[in-house]
Amino acid sequence: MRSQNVNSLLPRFVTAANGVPGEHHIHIEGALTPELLFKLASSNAVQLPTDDPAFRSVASLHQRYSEFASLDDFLHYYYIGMSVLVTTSDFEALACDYFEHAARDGVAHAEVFFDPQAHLVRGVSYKAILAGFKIAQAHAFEKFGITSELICCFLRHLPVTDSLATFNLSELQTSIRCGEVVGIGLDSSENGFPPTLFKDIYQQAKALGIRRTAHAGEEGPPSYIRDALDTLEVGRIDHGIRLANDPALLERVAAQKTLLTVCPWSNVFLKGAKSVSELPIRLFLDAGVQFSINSDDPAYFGNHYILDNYCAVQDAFGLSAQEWKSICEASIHGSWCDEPRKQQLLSKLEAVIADHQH
Ligand code: HPA
Ligand SMILES: [Zn+2]
Repeated sequence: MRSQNVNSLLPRFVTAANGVPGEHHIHIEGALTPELLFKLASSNAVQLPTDDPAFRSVASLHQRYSEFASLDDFLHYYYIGMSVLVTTSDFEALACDYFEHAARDGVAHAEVFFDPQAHLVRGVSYKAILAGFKIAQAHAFEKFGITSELICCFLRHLPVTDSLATFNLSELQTSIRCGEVVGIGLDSSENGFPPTLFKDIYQQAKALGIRRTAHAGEEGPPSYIRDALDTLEVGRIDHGIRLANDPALLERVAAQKTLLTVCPWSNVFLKGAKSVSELPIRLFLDAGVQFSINSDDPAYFGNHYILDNYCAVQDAFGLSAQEWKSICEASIHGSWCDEPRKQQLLSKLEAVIADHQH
């Protein structure tokens, strides 16, 4: 299965079945389409804001989503949107919808963020959330061969004590111990909420031996990227586009091969860049910075799932097949799947490239 609108300028190995090796930056709550949002609001009798004309219809909500002024403007709608998610089957439907899109785009492996605090506060249990995701993950594997992992994110605009209490929930700790959750992340409003605030949780996560990433340098300064690396000891940086403003840090990130999970359409929709061509993709490639290309919150950003983000990069930068190969390789090396799966993804990439050279 493949999107109708594949950019013929992308190398054929990327557009082959399962040619997109990995998505590392997708908030599952950001895959909630206006269509599913209204359906679940109705079935769960959730009252949407009556004083905001955006919620009059699917069409008006789509329209409002095309006019975000900033990350915080988007987050306002993101948190209202997810208020319709209540039951296990809601979380299952949400994740299945994402995996269907991922399959259509040829994704082989997906690492999916979720925001438990935003659900726990409404009385939804951690168990209900995870049960829905697990059903969808099994379905994605059986139907499409997509492997997936879950990454639990903490909301930086809330008091750190709230994140700590959530991290220490026994159900969450159990999901980490049994490998259902492979890592932690940090998201929500960035400016004014430096990574250093979350040092304790990240130290505890390190002690448990799980993976760590954090949003940094999306709207915030390069110093947040440095803090995430030094204080939180993250293995990846989500977004990280502001790295372009700090040449010394850029050199360091390139040298230590930290993966940035770049989200081109997200940056344009949230006014971090006027167009994809303004993003530091060329700089990153030339400096040897490892990055993957991702969708972030596709249902909020013009329905641009991962392949649309690949296409936008190709339209803006006209990369060579060799450059795409290096992006695919970086994406696999930076994945948090187990070693055998990594080798499988690398062999698949080699095989598909060989196939398309004949
Ligand atoms: O791009 C993002 N940045 C920060 N928080 C988020 N939560 C969902 N998407 C994002
Ligand atoms: Zn994000």
